[in-house]
Amino acid sequence: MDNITNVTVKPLDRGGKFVTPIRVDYEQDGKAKFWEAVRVSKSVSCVIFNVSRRKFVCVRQFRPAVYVNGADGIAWSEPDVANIGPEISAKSGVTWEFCGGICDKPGLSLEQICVEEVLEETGYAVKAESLVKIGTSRCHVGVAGEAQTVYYVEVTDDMRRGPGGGIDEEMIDVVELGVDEAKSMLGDDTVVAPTDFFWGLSWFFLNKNQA
Ligand SMILES: O=c1ccn([C@@H]2O[C@H](COP(=O)(O)OP(=O)(O)O[C@H]3O[C@H](CO)[C@@H](O)[C@H](O)[C@H]3O)[C@@H](O)[C@H]2O)c(=O)[nH]1
Repeated sequence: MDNITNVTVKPLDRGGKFVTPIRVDYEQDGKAKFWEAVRVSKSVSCVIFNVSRRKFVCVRQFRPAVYVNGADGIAWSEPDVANIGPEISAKSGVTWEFCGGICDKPGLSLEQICVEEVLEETGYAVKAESLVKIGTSRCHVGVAGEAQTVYYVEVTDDMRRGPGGGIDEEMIDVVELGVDEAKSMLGDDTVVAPTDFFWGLSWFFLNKNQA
């Protein structure tokens, strides 16, 4: 999963398949301003807790954006040209996440999309009715501001239909995480994870497991 080679970065002048760079011009109190942003799809994610073994079901994957934006030691010779050598370990771009995905399937509810993502990425068959909504937050508010709705679901071993791992060319590792280990990850800034991962864990410890 982390065998990454020949990395180059170049500016994306026009909209791509997944993000569209935009410039917003507006007036605030009559003063002309602008904001550079990207237009992206909203998304869902799902905290999965296996009650058979009291483990969270997490996913780990290489995230190119995390890699190029977050790794120490990358030399940016221009704002948009990165010189990334083999000394920058691909592991620095491998995240801890709860499974989820972008809402790019017309006609499906957020809950239906979540059910599909859980099956594709982790192999667990869950029902939309068993999803508990934790809430909706806005992501990357200085750059995108898209909505992400986060759910919680409990599963048992016998609900597993396959290994998961994603579809098409996705390379996703399914990893179980113990409750104590998860708790120790809160506030640990060596853990590379998105906001909904920490939010989901915090919600769990506040609402499901206060020990
Ligand atoms: O530039 C891109 C973007 C996406 N993909 C592919 O499209 C898939 C999209 O997968 P999906 O599972 O729908 O979304 P995620 O990559 O998991 O990420 C979305 O869902 C997450 C919730 O789990 C949010 O945190 C992210 O912001 C949001 O982009 C990826 O895995 C890739 O296979 C690309 O190849 N290139």
